[in-house]
Amino acid sequence: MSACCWRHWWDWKCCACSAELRAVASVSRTLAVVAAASAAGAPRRGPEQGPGALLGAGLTQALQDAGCAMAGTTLLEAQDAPACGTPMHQRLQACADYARRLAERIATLPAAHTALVIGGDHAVAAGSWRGVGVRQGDGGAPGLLWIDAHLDSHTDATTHSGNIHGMPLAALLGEGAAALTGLRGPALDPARTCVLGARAWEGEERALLQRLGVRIFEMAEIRRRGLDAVFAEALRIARGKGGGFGVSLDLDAIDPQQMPAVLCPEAGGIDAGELATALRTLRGCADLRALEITEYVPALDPDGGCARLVIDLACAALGRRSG
Ligand SMILES: NC(=[NH2+])NCCC[C@H](N)C(=O)O
Repeated sequence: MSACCWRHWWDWKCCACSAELRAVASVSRTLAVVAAASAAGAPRRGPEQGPGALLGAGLTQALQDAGCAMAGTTLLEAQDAPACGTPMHQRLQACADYARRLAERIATLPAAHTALVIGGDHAVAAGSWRGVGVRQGDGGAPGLLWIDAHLDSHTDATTHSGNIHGMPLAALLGEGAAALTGLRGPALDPARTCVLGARAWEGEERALLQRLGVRIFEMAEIRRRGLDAVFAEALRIARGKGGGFGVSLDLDAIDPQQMPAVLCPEAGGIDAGELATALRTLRGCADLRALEITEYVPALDPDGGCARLVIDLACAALGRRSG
């Protein structure tokens, strides 16, 4: 899509390609918001404050203004999250306990609702997508588009940092410690899983994804081909032949000059406006089961600019009209 479309992505009538935008009928969504207020997988406190801050900044009102019906908001707080320095197996167990509660909660949401999971650090994803899989019943695991600067595909045996938020994608694919992989619900199908925006990883996690056959769209490829083309291909992989899919967005995928309020910023990321345009294609996807947005740290966002950007991205993905 042209640069014009990004500058006016909220405006249906702005430019030549508005016809293309109009051609995609927006799905009418009822959203169930799940506030996954956990930082148990992170090296520092901060992301557990994310859902409260985003709700306080007007997330649900903005989604309603953008045409979504709201089914309600569930707050899931971490109970007795271990301190950052405690041994890895204790943090792993705490993340697994939290992921189990989150999965159970998501599994009970009505099938017709689209879940909006707000983290929290990205380790919460180890529960979210199992829960979506359980909710799908016979449909099996959802396809998953993982938008992230990192691969988050370490196991407890390969991690360099010991931080559990570097492991959830491996766990969802069935790799790593039993505490995280053994949750109820189907493991992801690698053929319907892809990573978009990657630019920082350790060799072992990349080797794992390559062995499993997970497609990785690195930043270099996004720069070469453009986000629209890459996003469209990633969406085709995640959607497969049907059966439901989801998007898990770690905000550190976005360039830190635009989104500094994250735990692990990595230079050279996705342009926020281009991402909003790409996410807007999700409006036409009736098979989108859930959107997850993680790792927002309000303490690093004193003027609230990043919160507004997150809200804009959620509305771009889930809304029906300009909010
Ligand atoms: N969810 C995240 N911010 N993950 C970053 C992970 C960074 C690094 N690969 C690690 O395992 O520690």
